[in-house]
Amino acid sequence: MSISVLGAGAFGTALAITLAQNGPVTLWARDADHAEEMQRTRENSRRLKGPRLPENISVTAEIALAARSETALLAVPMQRTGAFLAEHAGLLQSKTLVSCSKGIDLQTLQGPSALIRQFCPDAVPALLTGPSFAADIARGLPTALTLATPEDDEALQQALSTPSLRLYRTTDLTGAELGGALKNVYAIGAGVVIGAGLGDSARAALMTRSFAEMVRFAVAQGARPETLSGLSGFGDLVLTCTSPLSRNFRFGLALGAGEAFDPSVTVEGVATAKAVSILAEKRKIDMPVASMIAALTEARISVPEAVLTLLARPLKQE
Ligand SMILES: NC(=O)C1=CN([C@@H]2O[C@H](COP(=O)(O)OP(=O)(O)OC[C@H]3O[C@@H](n4cnc5c(N)ncnc54)[C@H](OP(=O)(O)O)[C@@H]3O)[C@@H](O)[C@H]2O)C=CC1
Ligand SMILES: O=C(CO)COP(=O)(O)O
Repeated sequence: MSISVLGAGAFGTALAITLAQNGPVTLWARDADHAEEMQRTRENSRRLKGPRLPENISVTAEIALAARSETALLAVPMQRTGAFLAEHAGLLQSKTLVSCSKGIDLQTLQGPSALIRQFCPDAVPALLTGPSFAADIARGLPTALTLATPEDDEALQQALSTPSLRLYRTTDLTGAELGGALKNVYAIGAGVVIGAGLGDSARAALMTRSFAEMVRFAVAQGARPETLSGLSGFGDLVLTCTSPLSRNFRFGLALGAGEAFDPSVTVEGVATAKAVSILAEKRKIDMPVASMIAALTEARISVPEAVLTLLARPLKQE
């Protein structure tokens, strides 16, 4: 099975590096200078400094070249995915398109699988999601992810697993993508708690209530609850809410401490918090934590006000 990775950010590059253990990989970057530099230096110094690109990764800025493969992994940020698919739909039809992005598109309020179905109706949508930092995958550290496909696809699982990257299959695309989208929102919240000095007990409470919300929201959209208890839900929530390697967590840390954060860093949870709070209101799903995080990121509320509001909610059964 020939494989390309579309998007040469930290994650796309890391996936290309690990998949190169199985055979040749084409890595597409949107910027021709960036592609040429990576092809020559065998490093992605802009997005993933350090790890070496094996010789069987060929880097290109020619999308038509990258689109020759049967399977393409999409690793562009969520809020750019719709425009990317619209622009290149002609080349991507009839492929298996594996989205590696985590979030909900703010314009359409859809996740990556619905965007793939909208723009490339003849493609097979799939998702690769779960707890894994690009740097860990690129270094060959042990990682486990969820592969979600509409038909239980063992061949794809085999093709995308490597000696250090272990994939588990599911057919629950809704659950897999909503777990990955929502955990970024809650990681911002966990960062705020720690950045504001509210303590580890408060973070544990936030994570637990966030998990309850995540399950409630995803099940209301047709997800299976057990998917949310797996790698793409609980697993990624734990990783991202507790590690300073997470950009969403670090963004929250800065927000909680009242410090500035580099706007060029990809922080998927900000747009997704807004999308989730809009969807929750429309569909009447109780999502107090996500809605509070949306209000915080939009500076509609201060951290002390957010804490007071959450603590003042009526007492109820767990
Ligand atoms: N980093 C990680 O550890 C993980 C990331 N993910 C997910 O992967 C997705 C990508 O994240 P990540 O790789 O870390 O992000 P980065 O910020 O490292 O890179 C983003 C990449 O997307 C490219 N890009 C931006 N806009 C466009 C566009 N309009 N068209 C085409 N390409 C574009 C950028 O190009 P350029 O370099 O030219 O700006 C860059 O290569 C996110 O949804 C993230 O949640 C999932 C798991 C782990
Ligand atoms: O998705 C990730 C880990 O699974 C990466 O998280 P951040 O985007 O917060 O860095």
